[in-house]
Amino acid sequence: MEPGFWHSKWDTQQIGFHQNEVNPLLIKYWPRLNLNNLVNTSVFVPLCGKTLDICFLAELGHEVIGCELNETAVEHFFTENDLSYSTSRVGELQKFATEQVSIYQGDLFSLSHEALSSQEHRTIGAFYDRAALIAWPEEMRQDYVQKLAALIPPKSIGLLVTLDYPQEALKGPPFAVSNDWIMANMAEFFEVEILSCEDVLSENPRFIKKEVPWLTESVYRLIRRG
Ligand SMILES: C[S@@+](CC[C@H](N)C(=O)[O-])C[C@H]1O[C@@H](n2cnc3c(N)ncnc32)[C@H](O)[C@@H]1O
Repeated sequence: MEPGFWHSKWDTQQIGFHQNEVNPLLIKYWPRLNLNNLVNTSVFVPLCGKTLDICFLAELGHEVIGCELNETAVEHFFTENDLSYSTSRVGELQKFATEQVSIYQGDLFSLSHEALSSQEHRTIGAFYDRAALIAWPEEMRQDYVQKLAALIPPKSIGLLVTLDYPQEALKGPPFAVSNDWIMANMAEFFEVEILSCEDVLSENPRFIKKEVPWLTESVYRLIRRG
């Protein structure tokens, strides 16, 4: 989506995607990524919003590096979690940082690999995408995948959470992303393994109200090739 779409969602607090608890799929599947050797690396969280999932990852000992377009979202993340932060300019983005969490505020496409690999951060060894891939309409999704792949080092291990449903039944976001789309468009950059695929229609009133006939949520383990 265009930046204006997301800014207006944050301005009017229409943020139905935000969860007031840590995502249960992160709690369940993160330990299954076997990241034991990677606790001292950082985790990249693209399109992070103000998700509490950042806090969960930080509490595991990771440094967490997010990227979020909207300044209010970033400020709210830090103030709502009682974290005092410093700010600095990094190219076209603004960096909000505590010792363990940094969020680059601005357009992901303006974030550079150099910023993420600077000595201010531990090396990125993992990444987490919940409601980021599915936030892009199909015509922008491939660019996002390429940008994500360019930002993280080879061998980084990631958890990806997607939704799939008949796209004609509902206007995104979230957009439907099928297993076929993932295999056709992500396998060039990532080794892809599906960890689960569950029917989640009954938990999503917006989809029921719009009479979407089915809705599945999938979890993938990705490894950046190279
Ligand atoms: C569907 S929300 C998901 C937020 C978060 N991952 C979560 O689980 O709550 C997508 C977020 O991506 C942000 N966003 C959209 N386009 C972006 C871009 N080009 N660069 C960085 N962030 C972007 C939006 O402001 C929004 O907060």
